[in-house]
Amino acid sequence: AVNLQTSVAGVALSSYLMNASGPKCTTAEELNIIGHSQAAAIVTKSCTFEARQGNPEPRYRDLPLGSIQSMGLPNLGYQAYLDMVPSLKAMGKPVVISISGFSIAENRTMVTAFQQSDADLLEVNFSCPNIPGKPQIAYDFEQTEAALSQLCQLGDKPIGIKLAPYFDMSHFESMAAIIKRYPVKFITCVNSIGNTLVIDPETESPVIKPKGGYGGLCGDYIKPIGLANVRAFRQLLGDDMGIIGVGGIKTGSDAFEYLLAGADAVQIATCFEKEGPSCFQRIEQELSDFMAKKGYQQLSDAKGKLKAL
Ligand SMILES: O=C1NC(=O)NC(C(=O)O)N1
Repeated sequence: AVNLQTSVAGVALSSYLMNASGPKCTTAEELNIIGHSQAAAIVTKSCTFEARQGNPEPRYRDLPLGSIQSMGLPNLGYQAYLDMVPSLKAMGKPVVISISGFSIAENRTMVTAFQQSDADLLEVNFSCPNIPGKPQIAYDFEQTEAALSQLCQLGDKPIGIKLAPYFDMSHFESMAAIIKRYPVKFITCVNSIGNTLVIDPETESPVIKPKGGYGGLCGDYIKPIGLANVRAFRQLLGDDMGIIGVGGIKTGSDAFEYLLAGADAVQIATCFEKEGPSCFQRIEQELSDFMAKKGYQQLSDAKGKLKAL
């Protein structure tokens, strides 16, 4: 079999796949299921300073090729996840805490708290598109810079940022230049494509309620965007930056495409939401078979090796 072991920001992972912050990772029960699955790490739902109910329903809709959702960061509040860390760690795999404060001060408080916990990686979410009135930090370069200047030196646990998808080469370059100025140890590309609109022509209305129907687009639709973002940031940030790919992975060959683009590891969201925890073992097996057929023995044989046409 192919060796799928990898690491992100110096944290060893038994395999290339983990869950993405978002679906089915809010409660202790859900995180327990992930901990006992084949997923290589446990990634928590982005936590906020206070517990949140999230946006009004309907706020999630399955689509033929993915989903649209505007959950609005429903979560138990950061303290609940801080309290959970020991029991999550007891399941024997790295714990990745996703943090989504509504201000630099909130992020600073939460990052500081988790720096003193037994968590392994801190993934600061700069890209939730679903909080009414809150623009995505990742699309505001000055805000991103201000946040990184406050959040990267609060302890020795690796800090990473969850980025929105970018669609312009100049934005890749601007973000890479900012990231290089701070000790960001990994980036996770990409969050959903924000503020998309799915209309039901029968009801003549949007399919989700929050923000007049505007929500994050997920799944197959966004794989080409996730691949482009992973590839661009790998080329701009070099081999030492941890890069986690996410967006539309549901088969071993999807995961392999992210490897070619340069991902050190990948996260699964929509496929996990639809299929459940068996997806991790299935996709891992498919990736191993796919790579073995090509004669590869380990991830580094193909990582970042997308060929020019
Ligand atoms: O960062 C997020 N991205 C999304 O697409 N949705 C969730 C959410 O709305 O909670 N958060």
